[in-house]
Amino acid sequence: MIQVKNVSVRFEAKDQIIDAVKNVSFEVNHGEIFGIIGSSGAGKSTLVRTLNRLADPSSGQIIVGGTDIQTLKGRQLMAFRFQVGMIFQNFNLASSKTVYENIAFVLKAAGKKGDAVKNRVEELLALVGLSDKAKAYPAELSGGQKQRVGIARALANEAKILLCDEATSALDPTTTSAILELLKQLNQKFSLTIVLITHEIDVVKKICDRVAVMSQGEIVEMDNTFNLFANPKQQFTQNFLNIDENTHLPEPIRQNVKGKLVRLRYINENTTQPILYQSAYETGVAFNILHGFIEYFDQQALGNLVIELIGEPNNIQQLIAKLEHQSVIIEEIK
Ligand SMILES: Nc1ncnc2c1ncn2[C@@H]1O[C@H](COP(=O)(O)OP(=O)(O)OP(=O)(O)O)[C@@H](O)[C@H]1O
Repeated sequence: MIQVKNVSVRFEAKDQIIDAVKNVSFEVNHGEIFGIIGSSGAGKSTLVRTLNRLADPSSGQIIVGGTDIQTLKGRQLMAFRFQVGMIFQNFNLASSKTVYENIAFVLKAAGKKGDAVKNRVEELLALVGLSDKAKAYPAELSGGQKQRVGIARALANEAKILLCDEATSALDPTTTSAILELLKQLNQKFSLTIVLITHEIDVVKKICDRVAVMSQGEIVEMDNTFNLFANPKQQFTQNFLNIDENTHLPEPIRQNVKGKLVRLRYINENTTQPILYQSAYETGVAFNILHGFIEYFDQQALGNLVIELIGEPNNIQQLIAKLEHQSVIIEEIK
């Protein structure tokens, strides 16, 4: 659906050159929810803005639905922009227009008139759960409701792709979940392709199929969401995703640990089997669970445990070997 090939974006301002995006390549499949995550200034917004020609690459190529989008001009470019909707952190609604008018505006811009506009606005409002807010002004809406209007407006002209620029960053956790749920529904119902940029780890965990991690203009790692969290390869990703933060032990507890302290990361079938108990039993090692949880990504499970192992060093080594044999990732905590 989207092919980004060796794209760079350079800003030249006065005596300063900023390479906001550096030689980035990736593909987004039809119907996929693709996340781009990274800290502030990583180049996410700049990159995503090149996908609908809000920004032009300094070099490289972007192909959407088989068309090199740099070649588009005039009417073709306008038609392309209707195909690629975008939503923003600050919603970008016209404050002097009602909800109805905000959505009708983009339909009229695409040449729709009369009942076609009315019917489509009503359809879109029902789709985003705002049928009762047609006459309200943006100032009368909650953040979540404003973003629903943003989504309706972005999809108004039958967009095939939705770009989300920090679309939930201004919302509280409950509203964020509701908006993500809506995006997932739209993705499934219309095979809508979604490219989502965010600095929020929970957002990618909740809805992205695949994720690219961006740092200083470059994609440092890209994988499906489960693999990225289960086994991040790059140090930057490990630090950014803060993988171990959730199983961080308070210092006094840690100091009281007499045995060997290890962190286990295990996936899927291992989360439903008593593999730790079994291996400990077979090797005569006792274990003491100090921290742990299992996270679910769609159908896949990722377990995290911090345990103290108590026993003879040889037996502990045997236990570790047994667990590793069953694909458990084990890391000693010093
Ligand atoms: N129009 C511009 N002119 C000059 N520099 C720019 C411009 N737009 C962005 N930049 C610079 O490019 C770099 C990447 O910015 P960008 O907004 O793409 O990052 P980001 O990852 O989206 O961060 P944030 O989440 O804070 O928006 C930054 O150093 C920024 O200052």
